[in-house]
Amino acid sequence: MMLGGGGEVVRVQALAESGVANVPSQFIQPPEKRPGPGGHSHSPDSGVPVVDLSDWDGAREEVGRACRDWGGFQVRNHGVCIGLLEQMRKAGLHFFRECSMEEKLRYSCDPHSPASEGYGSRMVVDKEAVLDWRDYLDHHTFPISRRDPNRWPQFLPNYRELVAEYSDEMNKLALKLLSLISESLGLPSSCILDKVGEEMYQNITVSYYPPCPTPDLTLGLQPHSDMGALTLLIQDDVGGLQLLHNNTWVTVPPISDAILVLLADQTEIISNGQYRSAPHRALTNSHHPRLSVATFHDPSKTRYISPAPQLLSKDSPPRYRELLYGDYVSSWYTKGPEGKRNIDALLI
Ligand SMILES: O=C(O)CCC(=O)C(=O)O
Ligand SMILES: [Fe+2]
Repeated sequence: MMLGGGGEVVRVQALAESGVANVPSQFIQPPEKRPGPGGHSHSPDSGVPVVDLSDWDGAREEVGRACRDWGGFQVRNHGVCIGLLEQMRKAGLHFFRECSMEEKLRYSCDPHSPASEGYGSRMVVDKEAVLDWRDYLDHHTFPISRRDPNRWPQFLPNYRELVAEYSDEMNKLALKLLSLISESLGLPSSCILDKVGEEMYQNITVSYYPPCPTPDLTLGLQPHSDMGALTLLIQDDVGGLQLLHNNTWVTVPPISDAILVLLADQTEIISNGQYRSAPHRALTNSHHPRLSVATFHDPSKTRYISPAPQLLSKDSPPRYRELLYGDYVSSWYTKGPEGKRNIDALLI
């Protein structure tokens, strides 16, 4: 089956539920990107660092190591109520599983405007593009002036309050983590935030990956690193998110009370490359739908980002050119995340 090009939106869940045995060709990855058989196994000793935040001093060193080696780590005892994580996962699942298509479409994002808020699926912009096996529901949550709860579904009586509370809690945790990451670089705790700007932008994306009949040939989400400063992600117990570590894709083991922290590109730049943003991708599987909730923390588009001056010296010159964050976002949407590291274009 071939889908047409030119602005068509394919709802992956509807496609999956129609019972297709072979997925449309646009979802088939080129051979070098296919996960292949056996790409799905994961064990609790995957090596992805887990940091206990109840011991702040001990955490600093572990965080430094994790940021250098992995660009990401899971945190426990992070101060966010576990019940809130559970409620957010349940609500996300409810939207995709219990709401009719008609209801979901009431909250559709504008397919012609990148990063518009709402219910979306990757658009077929040209016939060559490979599509992700994923639908999503995106919310704009910070600064507060961007919150427009009228665009947040009302399928559960408390959904809007839930999103607002989840957003506030993730914002608080992101601020704490940016301090800890600054300290782990030997910098004053406010250093990264000073660069990113007090007025961080936050978006929450609930991703739904329906079962896929050809998980060896398809990806839920293609390899990319996130473009902003810091991502906080929770997932259900299905598993499928992978981090690239020493050229090997490693599955992040689902831990129900943990939050995964992913360094994004701007933090790599601010650290002058001492820390790396984490390349990641999402697999599909043929049996279980999977849900994740990613909360992105980004600089304002008017912000200039460059390596922290405290990390520069004669022996350690800047490795990245200064950039206007808004320009970086535009180039990300034009070129797409397709496997290459957009950040490499800024290397000196
Ligand atoms: O679903 C996941 O686990 C990953 C989501 C993600 O990487 C993203 O939305 O940028
Ligand atoms: Fe991501």
